[in-house]
Amino acid sequence: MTGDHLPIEASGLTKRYGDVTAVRDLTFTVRPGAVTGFLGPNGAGKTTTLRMLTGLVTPTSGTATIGGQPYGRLAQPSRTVGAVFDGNAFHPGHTARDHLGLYAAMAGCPDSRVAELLDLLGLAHAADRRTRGFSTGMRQRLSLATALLGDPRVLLLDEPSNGLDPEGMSWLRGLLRRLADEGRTVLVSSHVLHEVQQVVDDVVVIRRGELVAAGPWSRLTGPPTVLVTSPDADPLASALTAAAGSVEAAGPGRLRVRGLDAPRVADLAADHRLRIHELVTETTSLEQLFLDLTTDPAEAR
Ligand SMILES: Nc1ncnc2c1ncn2[C@@H]1O[C@H](COP(=O)(O)OP(=O)(O)OP(=O)(O)O)[C@@H](O)[C@H]1O
Repeated sequence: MTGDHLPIEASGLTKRYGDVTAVRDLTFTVRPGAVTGFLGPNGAGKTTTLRMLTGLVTPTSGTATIGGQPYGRLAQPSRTVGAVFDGNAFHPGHTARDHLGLYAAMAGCPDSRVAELLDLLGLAHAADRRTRGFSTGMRQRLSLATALLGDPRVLLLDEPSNGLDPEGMSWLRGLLRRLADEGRTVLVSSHVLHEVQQVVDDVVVIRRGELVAAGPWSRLTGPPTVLVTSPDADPLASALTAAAGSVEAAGPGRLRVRGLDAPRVADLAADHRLRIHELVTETTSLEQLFLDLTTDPAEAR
C-alpha cells in the first residue's frame, strides 16, 4: 500500500436515529498528506460521521468512501484504515505487548511491528504492564499503536487528545505531522480547539450535524493583519496607504494594516524616518473562528 494516496470523501452523508438527525447531508473531502481537523461542539455529529466512514454505522442516505471505495469494499480494510475511537477496550489482564501481539496476528503483521510501535508510541517502558493499570493517556497511546499496526494510509482519530497531558499533546501533534508528511490521510476530531490548532492544515467544521465550513485553515482565517503603534501614526498611515496597504485606525496612535506584512511595515516606516513603538502580527485563532462558525445567531441573542 505504500505510496498510495487515499482521499476520504463524504457525499450527502445523513444519519437519522428516530427523530434525531445526527448528521445531515454532509459533503466534504479530506486530502492525503495533510492533517485535517474535524471540529464541532459536543453532539455535533463527529463520532457518528467517523463511524459511518469506517462502516460501523450505516448511513440513512449518502455515501462515504476511502480512496473511492466504501470501507466494506476495501480489499484490506484494517491495513488501509487505522481508527481510534473513544473507549477502545483492552483486556485488563493483557499487557500492552500481549494486546498488540494479538492484533498483529489478526491483521497478519509481523511480530517485529509490535516492538516498533511500542517504541514509536512511547510505551516501551510499559510494554509488560497489564493494561488494567494504564492511565487514560497510556490507553490513548495503546489505541493509536493498535490503529497503526497495519501501517495504514488513512487514519481516523476520534478525540485522540483526550486524557493526554501537555507533553503528550505535543508528542501527538508531532506524530500527526509525521504521519501526514508521509502522505497519509489524517482526520482527527476534536472539540478542544487549541489542542489541534497548531497542527491542522485543513478543517471540516460541523454544527448540529451540518457542514459549516471546510477547507485549508489559512484560507478560512484569511491573511494576517498587522497592528502598529506609532507616535507618527498619521504620516505612517499615508506612507502605508501609498504602498498599497489598507489602513484603519485602531485607537489613539494605533493602526490596523492589511495587505502588508510586519517587515514591510517596519521597512516603510524606516524609509520615511517614522517611529514605531510596537508591531504585532494578528492571526485569527481557530478558537475564534470556531466560535464564529458554530455559534447560532438565534441562540446568541
Ligand atoms: N446510537 C444513537 N442513538 C440515538 N442518538 C444518537 C446515537 N448516536 C448519536 N446520537 C445522537 O446524535 C447526535 C450526534 O452525536 P455524536 O456522538 O456523533 O456527536 P459528537 O460530535 O461526536 O459529540 P461529542 O463531541 O460529544 O463526542 C447527538 O445528538 C447524539 O445524541
